[in-house]
Amino acid sequence: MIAIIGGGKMGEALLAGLLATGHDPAGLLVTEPHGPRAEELRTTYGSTVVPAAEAARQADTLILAIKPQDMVDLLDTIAAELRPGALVVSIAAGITTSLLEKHLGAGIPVVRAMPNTPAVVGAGMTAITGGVHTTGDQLDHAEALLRAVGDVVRVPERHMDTVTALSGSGPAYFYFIAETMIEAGVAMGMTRTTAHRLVTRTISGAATMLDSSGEHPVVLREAVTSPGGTTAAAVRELERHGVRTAFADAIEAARDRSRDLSEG
Ligand SMILES: NC(=O)C1=CN([C@@H]2O[C@H](COP(=O)(O)OP(=O)(O)OC[C@H]3O[C@@H](n4cnc5c(N)ncnc54)[C@H](O)[C@@H]3O)[C@@H](O)[C@H]2O)C=CC1
Ligand SMILES: O=C(O)[C@@H]1CCC=N1
Repeated sequence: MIAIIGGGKMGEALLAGLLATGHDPAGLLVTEPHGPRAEELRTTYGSTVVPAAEAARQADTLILAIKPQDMVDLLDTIAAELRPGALVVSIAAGITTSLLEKHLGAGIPVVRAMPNTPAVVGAGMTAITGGVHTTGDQLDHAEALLRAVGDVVRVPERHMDTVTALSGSGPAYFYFIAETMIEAGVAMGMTRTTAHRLVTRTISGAATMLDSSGEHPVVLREAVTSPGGTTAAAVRELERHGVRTAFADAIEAARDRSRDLSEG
């Protein structure tokens, strides 16, 4: 039995992904305290919604998809209820394996995972790391579950805050760029619909090319940049406004915030 604790955006993405990849709905439980949301999950997926303590009593694998700020209370609620041998997978930003182990009690195997919202469309990128009591088989099991919503890599825990800043928060950076580009097109007189289409397809095309070519982004950018042309003029402005440094600082700020979240 798998229990997803927290049926919000990420919990739903995991639930939908697991169902879409053939998991038996009868083998999935959801905990969601917000009544209307619980009803939505019941109606859409036929989910069985139970309180967290009940989920802990029944599940062999628990996926914790609640906010970091709510995590300690939840861990203290489920600690005494866990089935022997149960694996606890947390996707909460900043929550370390040692914090999970401290509140769950001695010997509990835990996995810290960081997916991202493209999981909603099966194109997620997740990094995972195991705790001190977690076996290779348990890490394999967590990886297999998370593969239901996209790709998975394993990293040492010291990189998890950086992962959170790069791929966890990363989709937001691209939406921010998309929003900015669309507004620029509108400001120059284009319809919002056409600007949206041009920008969306440009970003997905560029991402596909980056992914499939295996080339360094500099090589791909140079291929777009004709001598004395439009792209060179644009890139010069981006550099003049310090966009490179702004991105580096933004990603460091996200990394630092992830570190802070374990401290409450
Ligand atoms: N949104 C994102 O891009 C990503 C979020 N995460 C992490 O995933 C976790 C969930 O994030 P979202 O799904 O975006 O949040 P969300 O706010 O959409 O979902 C959280 C859900 O948990 C429920 N909840 C609150 N307290 C609970 C409790 N005690 N037991 C069970 N459920 C409870 C809420 O009612 C809500 O439906 C967070 O820890 C976040 O750091 C990880 C990767 C990406
Ligand atoms: O913003 C956040 O805290 C979460 C974690 C990664 C993406 N969203």
